[in-house]
Parts: sequence; structure tokens; C-alpha cells
Amino acid sequence: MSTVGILGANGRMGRALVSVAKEHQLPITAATVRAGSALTGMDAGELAGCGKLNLAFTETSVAALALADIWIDFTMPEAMLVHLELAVQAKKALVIGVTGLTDQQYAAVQQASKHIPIVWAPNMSVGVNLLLHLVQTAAKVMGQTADIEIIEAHHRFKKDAPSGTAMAIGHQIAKALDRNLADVAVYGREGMTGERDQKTIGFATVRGGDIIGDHTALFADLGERLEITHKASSRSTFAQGAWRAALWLQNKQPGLYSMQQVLGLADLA
Ligand SMILES: NC(=O)C1=CN([C@@H]2O[C@H](COP(=O)(O)OP(=O)(O)OC[C@H]3O[C@@H](n4cnc5c(N)ncnc54)[C@H](OP(=O)(O)O)[C@@H]3O)[C@@H](O)[C@H]2O)C=CC1
Ligand SMILES: O=C(O)C1=N[C@H](C(=O)O)C[C@H](O)C1
Repeated sequence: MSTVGILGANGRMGRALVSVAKEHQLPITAATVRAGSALTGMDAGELAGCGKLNLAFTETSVAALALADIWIDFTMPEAMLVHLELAVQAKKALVIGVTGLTDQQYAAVQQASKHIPIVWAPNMSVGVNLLLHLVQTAAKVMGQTADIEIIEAHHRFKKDAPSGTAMAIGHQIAKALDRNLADVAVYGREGMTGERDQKTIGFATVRGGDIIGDHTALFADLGERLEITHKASSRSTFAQGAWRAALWLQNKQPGLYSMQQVLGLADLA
């Protein structure tokens, strides 16, 4: 079986990935922290709060990438760009959960996937990936007359908005309605906005406390409304999905794969 390493293993998702590995006895062989981090040498399990794993944090480098076959990256966009280069140099597969990517940063993921196998997904939970299908059906049935709004809520520490998941929901709905999201997206409202243009897709962002991640797609018509909601209650749901993606990547050819493919949902009607 292939071995797996975690990049940015001290982050919130990094710690969840380490804990899931310990709980399910998954093949974790490396955990890295940023170069120069004071955490270097500390035990990854102890820092994750799941007990000693006898796995010391190493500094991220091309040499460190030799410690595992497949790497999981839940860091930040700038760090991810460095990790892409290291993984291409070391010829290692990557699972990337980083959100808030610019078009250029996403293009770098696409470019790297010509050389190595990559799964990138803004949300690794089963429920959200199912929701991405459900909203297409809802859009096709109600979208010509209903107003569509996407509402997301996350913890106070989150750096990007709207969430990567909210953007993915928006893209799926826009695609189902043959609209271009960039043309119809409205990110927040203030002042005398005028009446709502039915063709728009609105986004609303809530940030507070320790909310793990809530997403609602609202289809509001006159006389009725449909709300499709997903609520994550633990980061381990994302971590389990990322582990599933990592093990799925074993022996895959270079290419950019989706969580829909990992979960076998790509062909759902
Ligand atoms: N796809 C999915 O299912 C999910 C995606 N996410 C996404 O994952 C990402 C991480 O989230 P979260 O774990 O909450 O974030 P954290 O801030 O807790 O962790 C970020 C990690 O990235 C490292 N890092 C940040 N900047 C740099 C840098 N410039 N160079 C090297 N290392 C860096 C941090 O190291 P240090 O501590 O040294 O700064 C830390 O290890 C976000 O984009 C989030 O949206 C989150 C949950 C689920
Ligand atoms: O930052 C987070 O925490 C999360 N980010 C992802 C996103 O931006 O969609 C997924 C999840 O909701 C948690």
C-alpha cells in the first residue's frame, strides 16, 4: 500500500488528518510544517491531541517529500503553489483541499496535473458532493422563476470568502441554467440596491465562533421556497474524504481528478 504524508500538519485540517490516520490506522509516514517552524521535531500525534504517533514533524522540502508516496495539502494558496512545485520535482501525487484560489493559482494546479496525479476539491465531504448534484436538479426545475441565493457560515478564523464550496455550488447552478457565474453573481448587498434581478445568483457569508462549515442553496419563488442545506459537525468528515482521495490516487496517471470521481458520483444524473 502507498504511504501518505500531510503538508501543513499543524493546521486545523492538518491535525484532523493526523487524528483520522491514528483512529483508522491509515498509512501516514510523514507530517511537515513550514520551513523554520518551532514545531519541527515535535510529535504530530501529540500536537493533534490524539496521543503519541512516533512521527516527528519535518520541515517541508523536496527531500521531505521522499518520506511518502502521496501528499495531502490543506494549507493556504501561496504555500500550495510551493508544494505543487515540490511535488512535481519529487513526482508525488497530491490531494489538495485549499480554497480561495485565484484563477492563476488554479491554472498552476491544472499545469502541475500534466505531470502528477492530483485531486483538488473545495469540499471533501460526501454530503456536499451529493449536494452539488441535488442543486443542479433544483436549478433545472425551479431556476427559471425562483431567486437563487447561496448562504455559507464558517468559523472566525477562515480567511477566504465566499467559501470554496459556495463558489462550487454557484458554478454548478449556473452551469445547469446555462448562465455564466461571473456575469450573474452578486456578492453581498447594501444600500438602495433596487429590486432583485431574477437571473442573479446571490452569495451571503457568515463568519463566527467555531462553525465548522454550513452551506445552503436557497431557491425562493412566490408562494414556496426550497432550501438544500449541508452542515458539517466535525472536520474529520473532510479529513476522512481527503484520506479516501489519497488512497484512491494510488497508481493513477497524471491528471486533475475531482472528489466526484473519488466518490463514484461523477455519473449521477
Ligand atoms: N476541501 C475541504 O474539504 C476543506 C478545505 N479547507 C481549506 O483548507 C485550508 C486550510 O484550512 P485550515 O486547516 O482551517 O487552516 P489553518 O490556518 O488552520 O492551517 C493552515 C496551514 O497552512 C500553513 N501555512 C499557511 N501559510 C503558509 C505559508 N505561506 N507557507 C507554509 N505554510 C503555510 C500553516 O502553517 P503555520 O501554522 O506555520 O502558519 C498551517 O499549517 C483552507 O483553504 C480551507 O478553506 C478546510 C476544510 C475542508
Ligand atoms: O475553511 C474551512 O474551514 C472550510 N473550507 C472549505 C470551503 O471553503 O468551502 C470547506 C469547508 O466548508 C470548511
